[in-house]
Amino acid sequence: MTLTSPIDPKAAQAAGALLAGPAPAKAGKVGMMLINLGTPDGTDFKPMWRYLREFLSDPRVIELNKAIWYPILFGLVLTTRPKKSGANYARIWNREKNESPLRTFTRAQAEKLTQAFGDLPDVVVDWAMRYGNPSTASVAQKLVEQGCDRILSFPLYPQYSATTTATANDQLFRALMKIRRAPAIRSVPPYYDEPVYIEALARSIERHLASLDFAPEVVITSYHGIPKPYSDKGDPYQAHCLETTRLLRQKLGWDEKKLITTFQSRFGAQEWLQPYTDVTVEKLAKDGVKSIAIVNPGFSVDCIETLDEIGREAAETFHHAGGENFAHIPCLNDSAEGMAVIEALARRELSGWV
Ligand SMILES: C=CC1=C(C)c2cc3[nH]c(cc4nc(cc5[nH]c(cc1n2)c(C)c5CCC(=O)O)C(CCC(=O)O)=C4C)c(C)c3C=C
Ligand SMILES: [Fe+2]
Ligand SMILES: [Fe+2]
Repeated sequence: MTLTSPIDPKAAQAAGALLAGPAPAKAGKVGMMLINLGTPDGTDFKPMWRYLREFLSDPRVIELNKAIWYPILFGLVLTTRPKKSGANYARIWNREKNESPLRTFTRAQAEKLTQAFGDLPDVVVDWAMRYGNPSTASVAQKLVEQGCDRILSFPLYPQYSATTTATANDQLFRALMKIRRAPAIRSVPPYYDEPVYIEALARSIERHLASLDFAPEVVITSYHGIPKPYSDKGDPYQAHCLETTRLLRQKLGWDEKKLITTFQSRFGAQEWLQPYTDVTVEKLAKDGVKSIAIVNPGFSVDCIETLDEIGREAAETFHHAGGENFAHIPCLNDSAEGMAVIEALARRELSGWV
């Protein structure tokens, strides 16, 4: 083994000096961490249980007092939902990679961002999940071990919510509590109104509509919901969603009847943000609308909520109620439009660091 000078940061870091022993003066690299929600490792009961337990015991997600919530969570939700949700995940599972689409697409985004950052050799791009794997803690540790003394966190949510953006950043800071030499942190702000994002959505919608053999009378922007009380207490999520749709409408030159907003993915007995997607889809069909398309601007990548709840369930609801033509417009995923958004925001937030 070659002995190296303790003031040579790269050599010292390679020798493990960053995490244990005398620290180099400067580490020098910047970590760029794409953080998505999370996903189960498999569709069987056990991995589904582990994922749902971690997710639904996050107090940012379920604000109920633990003494009330835990008996319901462990006695009811976790005894039934893993099987039911597992069957839904099985329908959309990426069998080639044996993982969920959310993981496949998030990895693809990170790989494409690495390529796009060819001119920034000191930036290390990686990806992590808030719940499940690769865990935020393991990726933070990996980035620090690679010499990152600064990390840019990129929660992949255009619209801010405490239930998503805030908890992703909480988890990163929680991980840093275990690291002696914690890196400096920046976080990409919500981008619900950024022109680059609105432009990407508009181009993607136009491209997909052009490929259909019908013209939808109504296009629905369907966002994941949150419980209404969270919104009433000040979570700006609903306002962010409505603003995204307003800007999109403006960009596409459509009116308020052609592009509407709904909220999907209700969980539990509370009231959630309205109008509900399933109720709206059924009503449109019953009112005589024959052709619709649904787009999910709040999801950075396709996942169970878009592919199964919209692509399958909403389509079935529409057809059963008398609708004829249904299209689900894919999320931006790792498309050229989607990557343009991620790259532009990341470069802006890295300014001064690279
Ligand atoms: C009270 C429960 C939930 C809140 C609040 C919530 C907010 C929220 N979620 C997303 C994005 C995603 N959610 C996904 C799955 C999912 N969400 C909940 C519950 C709440 N979400 C559950 C229980 C699940 C798991 C699936 C199921 O059992 O129904 C996903 C997809 C993950 C995947 O693996 O594909 C995403 C993405 C947002 C944006 C949001 C609030 C703004
Ligand atoms: Fe969710
Ligand atoms: Fe759902």
